[in-house]
Amino acid sequence: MNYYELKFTYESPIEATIISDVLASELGEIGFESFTENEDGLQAYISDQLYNVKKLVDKLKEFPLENVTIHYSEQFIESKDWNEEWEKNYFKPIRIGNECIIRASFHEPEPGYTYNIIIDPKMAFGTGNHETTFLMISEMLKLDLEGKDLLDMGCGTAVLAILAKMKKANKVVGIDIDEWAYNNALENIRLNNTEDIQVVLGGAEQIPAFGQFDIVFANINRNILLNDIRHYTSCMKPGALLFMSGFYTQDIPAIEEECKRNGLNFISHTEKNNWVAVKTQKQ
Ligand SMILES: C[S@@+](CC[C@H](N)C(=O)[O-])C[C@H]1O[C@@H](n2cnc3c(N)ncnc32)[C@H](O)[C@@H]1O
Repeated sequence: MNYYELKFTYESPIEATIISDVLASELGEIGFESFTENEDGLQAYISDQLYNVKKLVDKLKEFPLENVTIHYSEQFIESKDWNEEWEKNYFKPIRIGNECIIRASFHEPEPGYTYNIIIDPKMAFGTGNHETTFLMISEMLKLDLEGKDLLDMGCGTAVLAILAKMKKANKVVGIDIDEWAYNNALENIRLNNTEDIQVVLGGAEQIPAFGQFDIVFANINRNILLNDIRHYTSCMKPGALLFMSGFYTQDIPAIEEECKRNGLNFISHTEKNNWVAVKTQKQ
């Protein structure tokens, strides 16, 4: 998949980090899926298929904070360039406590971790560099997955599915709508010798083919989650857990309301840099 990288800068008396948080949330609603904050503003990425200049201009016109002028520039990034850029500049080994390390095959092995995950970083998400992946991995590390059936929606690199298999989960299914992610998931599953993970290209319509699950992880974004929570709950056994991430603290009320509508109890949430992971349970 090709991407557009948009660089946003601001003229405003308000702190740039505050504007960036609000802007990222607004951009998430029109399909932007990954964000990097810096001192001057925000870099945001969107697939070329979803990029719509009119929607962007409308969003900026309706920006909810006053006294903010937003400037932006855009750059088209082909998948291949994006990957090389990512490999060279961004992907450093990620350590989650003393238990789990995520590294690329080009990093030196580091002994002493219970879970040693190798990811070939062909895409922005799922290396553990992003707060939401970090939060979801941290949640998964707390669970006893032995013999459990687990669904990883929006599996990306399949990092969560791979960790689930390493933690002795039984049936593990990863689903992703992006062909690039699907192929990368297959590659990473091979690299980690966790071949009995099933990976499927598609969205929530694919879920019913795989029966019922004890645990669902979905790290996507606010709007897709709001739309698909009902599909996730339909494949969950009574008492099953649903972990979701890919949204901000200010989105929690909307997510919680949709959970309630679908018979899910909110158990807890964790936060990192205003990103959130929530833990819910089917009644
Ligand atoms: C934030 S990444 C998460 C990747 C990985 N699970 C992680 O935790 O790092 C979100 C992934 O969801 C996928 N995605 C977006 N919309 C989707 C949908 N409707 N159904 C399934 N996957 C979707 C994207 O292609 C992307 O790979």
